[in-house]
Amino acid sequence: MTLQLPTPMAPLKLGTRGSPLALAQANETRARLAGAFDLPFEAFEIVVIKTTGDRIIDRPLKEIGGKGLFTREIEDALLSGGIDIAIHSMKDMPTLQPEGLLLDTYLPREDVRDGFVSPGYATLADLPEGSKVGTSSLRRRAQVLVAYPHLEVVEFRGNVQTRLKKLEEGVATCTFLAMAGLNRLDRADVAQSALDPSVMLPAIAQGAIGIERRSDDSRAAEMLSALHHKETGQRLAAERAFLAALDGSCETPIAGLAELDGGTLHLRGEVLRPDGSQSIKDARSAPIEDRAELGRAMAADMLREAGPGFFDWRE
Ligand SMILES: NCc1[nH]cc(CCC(=O)O)c1CC(=O)O
Repeated sequence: MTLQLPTPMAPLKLGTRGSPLALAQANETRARLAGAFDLPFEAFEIVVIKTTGDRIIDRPLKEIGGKGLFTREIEDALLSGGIDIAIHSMKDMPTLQPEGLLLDTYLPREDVRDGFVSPGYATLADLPEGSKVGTSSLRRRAQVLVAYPHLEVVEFRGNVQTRLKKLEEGVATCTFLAMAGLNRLDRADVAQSALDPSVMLPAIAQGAIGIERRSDDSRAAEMLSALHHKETGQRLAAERAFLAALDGSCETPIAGLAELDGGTLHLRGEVLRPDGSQSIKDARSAPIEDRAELGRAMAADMLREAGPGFFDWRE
């Protein structure tokens, strides 16, 4: 069977959020697809979809709900045929997809590290007592408080431009932004430094773009298989198995990173209490074939170590 390629008259529709970072990711996907199939850019249409998370910008994310916040409307458009594929930051994706959708295509992973952004200070360790750290990420908040209990964390949302403005206005002394996002926006210059994962273990799947499709769409399956980056998929399989086994909602600070060394996968993980009162870490390795089991087993042991009550907290 020959592949019915999209044309400018009947383009493949790529669904995405409208933030500058989301658009950069969609443009990268379009360029890769056009390159792989020797098609003009016009054979791909980028369709911007507003999500609940984009609409509600004045309240902390944890008040308005879980991880589906930035993805539900996009997945609905995919299921109803309004778009053909959806481009996502994998770190924002729940571990389970709705019936009828598959999320199994990954572009080569960007820098996994968090960037430290501060107009006045070179490192986190330089911040004076009581300095305000701006972040809306529970993981970053907890990691900062574990290492630097003398700092204060304040809620900080918005895109890169908004956050830089808030720093200038003194709402906070520093913030963190994923290096992947900064690189994709060509704004790596705003970070004073990139934090080594041993200092701040990144979010599960940080730096990875995933492409979702309808499970019965054989054309999308065939086109996306030309883009898939196998090593990124293997690393994310371990990380997301770890996350799924921890039952990570966005209310639980979880970090994790898998790295490949030949045929061996090294996985690190961390779970924290949101107030920074406790952190549990683990690290282990296994042959690539056992990637999902590696993630599950590490999660099971860490859950045991955490004990009942570790994840029960309310502010
Ligand atoms: N939760 C927001 C989000 N989702 C993905 C990225 C960055 C890009 C990536 O990690 O792939 C960001 C912003 C940030 O954490 O700075």
